[in-house]
Amino acid sequence: MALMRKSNTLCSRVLKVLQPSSSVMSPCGAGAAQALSGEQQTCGWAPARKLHSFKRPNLHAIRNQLARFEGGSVELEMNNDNGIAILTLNNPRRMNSMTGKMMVDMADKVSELEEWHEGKALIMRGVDGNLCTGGDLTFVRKALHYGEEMAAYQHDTLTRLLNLPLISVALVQGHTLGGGAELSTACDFRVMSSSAKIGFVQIKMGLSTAWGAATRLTRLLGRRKAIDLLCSAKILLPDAALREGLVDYVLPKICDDELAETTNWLLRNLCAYDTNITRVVKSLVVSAELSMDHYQALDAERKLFGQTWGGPVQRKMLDANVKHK
Ligand SMILES: C[C@@H](C(=O)O)C(=O)SCCNC(=O)CCNC(=O)[C@H](O)C(C)(C)COP(=O)(O)OP(=O)(O)OC[C@H]1O[C@@H](n2cnc3c(N)ncnc32)[C@H](O)[C@@H]1OP(=O)(O)O
Repeated sequence: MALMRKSNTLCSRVLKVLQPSSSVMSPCGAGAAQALSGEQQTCGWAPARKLHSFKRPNLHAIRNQLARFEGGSVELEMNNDNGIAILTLNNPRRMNSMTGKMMVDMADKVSELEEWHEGKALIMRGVDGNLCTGGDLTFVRKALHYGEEMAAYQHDTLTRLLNLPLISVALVQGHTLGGGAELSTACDFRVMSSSAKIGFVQIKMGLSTAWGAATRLTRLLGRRKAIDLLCSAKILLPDAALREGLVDYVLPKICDDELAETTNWLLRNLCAYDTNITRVVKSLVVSAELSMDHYQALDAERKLFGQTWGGPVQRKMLDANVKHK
């Protein structure tokens, strides 16, 4: 019975993706809307059953503190025509390193994306040729007493970002270091400029990962490679990053507009089909990863499949006698 109840909750979360009026899934519904209400959070950054051993962070209070550390911004453009949103880190004088205010901005933009039902994909990038060089060291120096709180806030935002029903891509340009490399792991894919460098340099700064990358990297690459990248602090050039499986596509050396090329890569490879089904499939993968239970994931998969089977898109494709050449 208990298993069935759990499984139903999971399914209903994923099923929400299909309902335009609902907010999209987040591991335990900890959106910024709730954060703003000041409610104590059961947030997305730890499996619910383990939360008992943690003090739940008050994201609303943390938000108010972080907002005081000004500088830079995070901007969002949503294009309903091609279904691709662009999330831009903007602190160019400091290579788009993140201030507290930018963390709050990013949380708000992720909330907007959770309510965007026309979207298929998201590109995260930085202005002026760098993705991000981690925490803004001016902010870091003033917030040395506030590490765990900042981490909780970023964990919530980046988990919500990773679990959006949008296919997400980080455009790794210029210097993508420390927290910048961490941000890139909160996306499904990484596209890298041929002149970029990426490295988890935290250990060199006397830190472990602040923004959740140890967890995400281990899932992405496995234990051995995660330990290697995090403990060596090596900075990878594109060929090595591709070989390690950290990035998925290296942009051509001669490329006038890397954002446009990344958009084309997405449209060509991952966004060619129906928006709603693309969102469902992305959410299924999230539910499979989160559930940790094979049977729950299959249950969710079966229920959602039941909604696409016999639907208008399948019927249209059957009528068109599509051949997959
Ligand atoms: C949160 C935590 C975590 O994830 O756990 C972390 O992120 S730990 C990792 C935190 N990040 C870092 O330690 C990166 C420190 N920065 C660097 O290593 C370097 O700046 C490079 C990123 C390699 C770029 O060197 P390059 O010689 O090309 O340029 P540069 O050093 O003159 O940088 C240009 C301007 O950007 C600023 N700048 C660059 N990264 C910054 C950062 N993270 N915080 C504050 N300012 C930063 C520089 O101080 C400089 O400002 P001025 O022209 O005004 O001097």
